[in-house]
Amino acid sequence: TGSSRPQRMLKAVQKNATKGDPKSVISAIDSYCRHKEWAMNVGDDKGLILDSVLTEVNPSTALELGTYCGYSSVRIARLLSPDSKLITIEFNPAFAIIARQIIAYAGLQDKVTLVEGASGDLIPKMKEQFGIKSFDFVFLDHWKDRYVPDTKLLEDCGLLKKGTVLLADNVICPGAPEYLQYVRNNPRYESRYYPSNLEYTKVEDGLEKSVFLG
Ligand SMILES: O=C(NCc1cccc(CNc2ccc3[nH]ncc3c2)c1)c1cc(-c2ccc(F)cc2)cc(O)c1O
Ligand SMILES: [Mg+2]
Repeated sequence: TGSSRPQRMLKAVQKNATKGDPKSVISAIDSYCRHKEWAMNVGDDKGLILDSVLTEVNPSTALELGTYCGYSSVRIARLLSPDSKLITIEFNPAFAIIARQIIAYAGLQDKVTLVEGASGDLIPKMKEQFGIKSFDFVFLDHWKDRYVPDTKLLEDCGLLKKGTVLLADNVICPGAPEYLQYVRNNPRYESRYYPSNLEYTKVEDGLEKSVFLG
């Protein structure tokens, strides 16, 4: 059988990026996905917003829901301070296997812990298994109908603290209407919408940033 889209993305990284250079890995993926084959990475336009929010938060402990091929894991990890960590959760083993290789190619394997499984199962285990007190930053980019239940789960597990920043991808396309409703009408969150476009297209999309108020 032929290769998969994630496998072709990894090949493009190995061919066009420099080992240990996160910036070149990001560019190689963006170029491949813009000119050769679309893929559901957060992309370069929304990626700039992700970068700016990350730089502002400067998290010690970050969580990503939905690794896919590791593009946003690389974007996030490259901006973390020396002793800071990213935990990224991926449900699909075929995606995880590629993501591990792309994260390693960028030289960021020591900052990123990729955990395979479903967010709903793994979030309750974060404290005991990874010694996490709370997260400073959460990037939501997995199944859009899981954004609300997982946000509630993070609250219930005491994994959010006053000032934790949640950043959600795709709130317009494919859309996460229940999530927008939840964070925008909840007194425990201060939310702001960052308009942008769906990765590698002219279609409208954007990121919702929500600060947990405790
Ligand atoms: O749907 C999306 N992404 C999520 C997703 C999708 C598939 C598989 C997985 C499997 N990974 C997974 C699942 C459950 C999980 N629980 N915990 C971790 C975890 C991990 C995740 C998405 C779609 C589009 C899009 C598509 C088509 C189109 F026309 C426009 C836009 C654009 C995006 O930027 C997107 O992010
Ligand atoms: Mg996305």
